[in-house]
Amino acid sequence: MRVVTASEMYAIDRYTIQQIGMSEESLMENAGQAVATVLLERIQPAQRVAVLAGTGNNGGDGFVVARVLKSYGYTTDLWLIPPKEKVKGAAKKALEIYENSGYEVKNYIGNEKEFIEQLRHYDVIIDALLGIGINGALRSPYKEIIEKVNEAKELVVYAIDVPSGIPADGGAVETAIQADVTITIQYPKLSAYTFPTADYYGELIVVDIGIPPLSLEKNAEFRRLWSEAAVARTLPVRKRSSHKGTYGKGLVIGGSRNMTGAVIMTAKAALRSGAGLLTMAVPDDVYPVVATHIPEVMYHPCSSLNGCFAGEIDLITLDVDAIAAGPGMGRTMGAKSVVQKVLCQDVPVVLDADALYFWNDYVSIIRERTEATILTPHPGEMARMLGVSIDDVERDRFGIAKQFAMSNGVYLVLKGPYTIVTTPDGKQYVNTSGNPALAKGGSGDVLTGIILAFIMQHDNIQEAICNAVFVHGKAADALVEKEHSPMDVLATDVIEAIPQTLFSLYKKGASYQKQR
Ligand SMILES: NC(=O)C1=CN([C@@H]2O[C@H](COP(=O)(O)OP(=O)(O)OC[C@H]3O[C@@H](n4cnc5c(N)ncnc54)[C@H](OP(=O)(O)O)[C@@H]3O)[C@@H](O)[C@H]2O)[C@@H](O)CC1
Ligand SMILES: Nc1ncnc2c1ncn2[C@@H]1O[C@H](COP(=O)(O)OP(=O)(O)O)[C@@H](O)[C@H]1O
Ligand SMILES: [K+]
Repeated sequence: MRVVTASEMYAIDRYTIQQIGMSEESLMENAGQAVATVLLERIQPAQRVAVLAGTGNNGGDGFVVARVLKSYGYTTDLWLIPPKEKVKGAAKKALEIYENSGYEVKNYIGNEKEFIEQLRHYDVIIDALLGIGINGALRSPYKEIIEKVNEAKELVVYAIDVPSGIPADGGAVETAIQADVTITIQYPKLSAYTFPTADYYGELIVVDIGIPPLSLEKNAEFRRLWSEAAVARTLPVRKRSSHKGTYGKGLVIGGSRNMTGAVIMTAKAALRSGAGLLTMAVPDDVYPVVATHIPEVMYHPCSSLNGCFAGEIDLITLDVDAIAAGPGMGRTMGAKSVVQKVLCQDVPVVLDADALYFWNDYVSIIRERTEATILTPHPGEMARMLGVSIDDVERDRFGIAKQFAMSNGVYLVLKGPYTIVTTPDGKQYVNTSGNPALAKGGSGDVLTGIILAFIMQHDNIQEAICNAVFVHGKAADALVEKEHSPMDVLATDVIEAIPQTLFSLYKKGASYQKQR
C-alpha cells in the first residue's frame, strides 16, 4: 500500500482524468460507492445517519454516499453546509443526481438551530465536510460544526478521506473531526502516519476507486507501508547446509560504567534474531559485569578511561561482517574515536544512540563509505543532528528523513510510532507495527540488535531493516495482546517476545517460501 501527499493525490486525479480518460464524475461516483459499501456493512438499518457535506469534492463524495444510503432505506439526512450555489463541478453534478433521485437536502444556513437540535437525535455522522483541499485555519461555520460533532461523544463518526480540519500532509491541528473510522480514498495520506494528525483518524480503512496504478507511478514518490505480508514474504529461509558463519559474525560496541544494560539488550536481541556469531566490544572496566549476562557471545574488552571507551579498538583482528555501535557507550572523546574507526571498516554499520552524538564529525567519512551505513535516531536525536527542533522534525518526518538519507547516502530509521525507513536513493517505508509499550528506555537498544542480526542474514539491506523494525514492533504488540498492559512491558520482555513473533511470521511466510 502506497502513501501519498495531497499534491500527489491531486496530480494522480488529474492524470487519471486528463491522460487516462476517466471522468471526474465517475471517480466521485466510484469514491462514494466504495465508501458507502463500507458503511452499509457497519451501520445498522435502525441507526439515524447525518451526512455533513462541504463545498468541495469531499462534499461531493458525501452526496453520493447519502444517495446510496437512502436508496438502501437508511434514515439519512443530508446537511449541506455552504449555500447551494457554491457547489461546483463534479460535486454539483452529484448533488443534482441526489436531488433528481427525489431526495431532500437540508440547508445548514438559516437552519443552524435545527441542526444543533437534530444532532442529539443522530447515531452516525458521515463527515464529508473537508478533504485534502483544506487551506489554512478552519473558517466558520466549519469550526463550530466540528466542535459540536466532537462534543457529542455518543455519535459514531465516519470521516470520508481525511478527518475534516486536519492538514492532509500532517502538521499542527487546532480543530478537526475526531473520527471513529476514516475511510480514505484510494491511498492513505501522510497525515495518517504523523502526529498529532494520526490521532484524529480512528480506524483507517482504504477503499479502491479504480485509479489505475500507472497514474500513481507517474505522479507520486515511492513511499509505502511495510506490512506483515511484506515481512512474511521476505524473511530469509535457513538452508539445511548452513552453519553459524552463514549468518554473519556481528560485533556490538557499547556500554560504559553508567550504562551496562543497553549493550547487553542489543546483543541478546541480535542473538534472538538469528545472528550466527556475536562479539561484544565493551570498555574493560565494565567487561566483568557484562560478561556474566550472556553465555552465547564472545568478548572484546577495550581499554577504558573513567569507565568509558578510551578510544582504542582492534577491528582488524576481530574480522566481522557487520557492526552495531552506540548503545550505552557514552558521549566521550574515546567513544567518538571508536565510532570513527568503525566507520572506516568495509562492512555494514549500524549507528544508534550515543554513536550519533558526534554526528558532524562523522559526516564526511560516512559519505565516502561504500558499505551500508544505517542510522537509527529517535526524533530528539534527529533534531539534534540537524540543528532543528523536535517539532520541526515531527512536522515533516517524511520530508526531513528523505532529504537526510539522500544527502548523506545512508539508510535512515527515523523512529517513533510509524517508524520511517528511508533508503539512500530516497525510497520510504512506513512501519505498521508497534504500540506505546515501546515508549520505555531500552526499546531502541533492542531494535539495534535486531537490525544487526537481520542485515547479516539478508542480501537486501532495505528488506532486512524494514523487517527488523516490523518484528520489533510486532513483538511489543504480541505482549500487549496477552498478559501485558502497555505500561508494564520492559525492553527485555520485547527480546523474549521475538521468538513467538518470528515463529508466527515464519508460519505465515511458509506459503511464500515454498513458491520461491
Ligand atoms: N477527482 C477528484 O479530485 C476526486 C476527489 N475526491 C474527493 O475530493 C476531496 C478533495 O476535494 P477538493 O479539492 O474539492 O477539496 P475539499 O477538501 O473538498 O475542500 C475544498 C473546499 O473547502 C473549503 N475550505 C478550504 N479550506 C478551508 C478552511 N480552512 N476552512 C473552511 N473551508 C475551507 C473551500 O471552500 P470555499 O472557501 O471556497 O468555500 C474549498 O473549496 C478529496 O479529499 C476526496 O474526498 C474523490 O471524490 C475522488 C475524486
Ligand atoms: N508510542 C510508540 N508506538 C510505537 N513505537 C514506539 C512508541 N514509542 C517508542 N516506540 C519505539 O520504541 C523505540 C524507542 O527507541 P529509543 O527512543 O531509541 O529508545 P532507547 O534509547 O530508550 O532505547 C523505537 O523503535 C520507537 O519506534
Ligand atoms: K472529511
